[in-house]
Amino acid sequence: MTVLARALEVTRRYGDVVALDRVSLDIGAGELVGLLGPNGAGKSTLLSLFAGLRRPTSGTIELLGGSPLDPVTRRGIGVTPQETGLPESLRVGEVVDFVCAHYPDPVGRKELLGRFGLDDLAGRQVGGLSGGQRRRLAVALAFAGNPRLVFLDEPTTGLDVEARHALWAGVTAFHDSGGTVLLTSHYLEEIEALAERVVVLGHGRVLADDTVNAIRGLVGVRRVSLVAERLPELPGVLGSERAGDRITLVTTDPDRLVVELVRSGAPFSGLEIRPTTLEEAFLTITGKESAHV
Ligand SMILES: Nc1ncnc2c1ncn2[C@@H]1O[C@H](COP(=O)(O)OP(=O)(O)OP(=O)(O)O)[C@@H](O)[C@H]1O
Repeated sequence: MTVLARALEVTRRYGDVVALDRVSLDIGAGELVGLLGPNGAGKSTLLSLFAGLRRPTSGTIELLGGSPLDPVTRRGIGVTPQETGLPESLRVGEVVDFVCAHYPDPVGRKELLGRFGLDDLAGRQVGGLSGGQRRRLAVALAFAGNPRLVFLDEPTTGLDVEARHALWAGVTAFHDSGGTVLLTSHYLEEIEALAERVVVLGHGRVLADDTVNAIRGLVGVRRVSLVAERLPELPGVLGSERAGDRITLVTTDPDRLVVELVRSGAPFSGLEIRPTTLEEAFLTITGKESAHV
């Protein structure tokens, strides 16, 4: 695997605050990686180091085989920070042209706006855009230079569902054509929808780095839900909830639970077994970490 971005034993301090604590991480060509973590975990700091906007206190950052501090190397990446200021008086199409002019092989205005569902806004002044429209434009601009690697810090914060999906479509199309993405998000739904690999950060350290499914599997509980009036005592039930006539049982061994349920002869219907969500896994991983500290 070609590594496009690498952090090696990277520590970053702000005065007494240790934002990143010996983080090592490789982003391979063609990956779409989600960076998850509670507020203050160090996600934005890590992205800013990869993008050459800050330097590590110790350790090394490599970007596209060079240094992120080299402007020529940085031309191969696209970045959308958490907040972006765009010139209010320019029209959307002009902003796109202006950004494209900085790159040797840019995506054309029409294509870029089309990819992110922004075609109708080309003639509008930036100052007149809604917050969500500005955000979509800021994210689209990260792709303007035909980058090999894109860093997106909370790309869809503040967007409604439709705008979020339009943006996901643009990111997915980039990834499908071989592009590499590292994105942070507070929406677990977004990470589940887009990313194949998830890196969980907590207190500046990598707590987990695996596929979405494996991270989910770290929490080995399943939810067995069914419609029944009453249930007998069943083995391995960690907890239960009732909503109307539907009962949800939380268990580590759903197979045994269902076998025992059928054996008991208790009438039931509408059996559903579902894995834990990424959200449940995430809370467990980061919860364990806070318990240590
Ligand atoms: N410029 C700064 N000066 C001082 N401390 C900072 C600075 N930037 C970040 N920090 C601190 O570093 C730690 C990591 O912050 P960072 O913004 O990287 O976290 P994050 O995971 O991106 O958080 P969020 O999800 O809230 O955006 C936090 O404790 C934060 O307060």
